[in-house]
Amino acid sequence: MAARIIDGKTTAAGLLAELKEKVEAFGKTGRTPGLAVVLVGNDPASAVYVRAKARQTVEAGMRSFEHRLPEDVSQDQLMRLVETLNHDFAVDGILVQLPLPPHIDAAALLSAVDPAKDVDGFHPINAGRLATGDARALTPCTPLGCIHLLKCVEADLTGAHALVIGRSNIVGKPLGQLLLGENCTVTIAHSRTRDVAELCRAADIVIAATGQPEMVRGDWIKRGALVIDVGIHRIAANNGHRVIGDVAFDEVRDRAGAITPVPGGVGPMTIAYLLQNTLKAARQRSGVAAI
Ligand SMILES: Nc1nc(=O)c2c([nH]1)NC[C@@H]1CN(c3ccc(C(=O)N[C@@H](CCC(=O)O)C(=O)O)cc3)C=[N+]21
Ligand SMILES: [Mg+2]
Repeated sequence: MAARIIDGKTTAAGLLAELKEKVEAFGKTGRTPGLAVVLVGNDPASAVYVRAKARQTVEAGMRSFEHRLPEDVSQDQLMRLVETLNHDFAVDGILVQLPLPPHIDAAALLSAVDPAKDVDGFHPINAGRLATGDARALTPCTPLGCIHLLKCVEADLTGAHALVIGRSNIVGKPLGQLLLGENCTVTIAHSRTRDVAELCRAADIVIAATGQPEMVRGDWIKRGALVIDVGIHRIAANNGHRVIGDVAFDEVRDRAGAITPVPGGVGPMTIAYLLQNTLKAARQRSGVAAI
């Protein structure tokens, strides 16, 4: 039996429609949530994501502020921009697009973002709130999207053995926290893990955030397992390019119970949760409870 394909694109569109109504209701407070995106340099992939974010922000009824800076911008200039956005009343969410050029101290910059406006959830305060189960946490968007897609297939993840492959601060670590919150037994594997294939064969849930194209193979997967593919790689293909993930999709779909495609899986969910986090930040800043 071939796996169910989990449709992230349609799920994200549904979330966006719901969000639009919530933003309208929030409008009764006299405010419109605003998201500021800071983009450094001219990486074409980053420009594509930033454009998609800006378009959907406006579609959801929120305000979008874009700040584009040259590749050679200084740390000081970026710190000053973040400080300005921290103090701008109309800005509820601040996203500094990663990766940043090597001369920029990304950790220092992310720590300069007001935690109340940190819609990526990358600030140490938000990482700490997530780790300690504080509901005020602004939580990283890709992990939130992964959990949502898993729960579309299995409403209750209690007791499942989840293997996260990847230990980044952006995906692997926060995902581990969220899975614990769903009562999963969590294993986090990484590039120095001895036998990741063997761990994978024991897992009910596999989330691949390895950065390695098609690393997760069909014979790593327990029959019926849920597989979430966080990777996005552009591979040259006859006269153009093709987008693939961290999972060898055609192999894995023959064994998995359900699998996310790339594109059309986790990517659109990341944007949906970014906008969701922007509304959450706006509500918290205004002292308005969820409506
Ligand atoms: N501070 C920060 N926060 C981020 O959340 C962040 C970031 N920096 N830097 C770059 C990555 C990447 N990212 C994506 C978002 C949406 C899609 C997306 O919607 N992808 C579509 C299209 C894929 C394609 O064709 O490229 C899909 O998967 O179907 C992809 C990637 C957010 N990121
Ligand atoms: Mg995707």
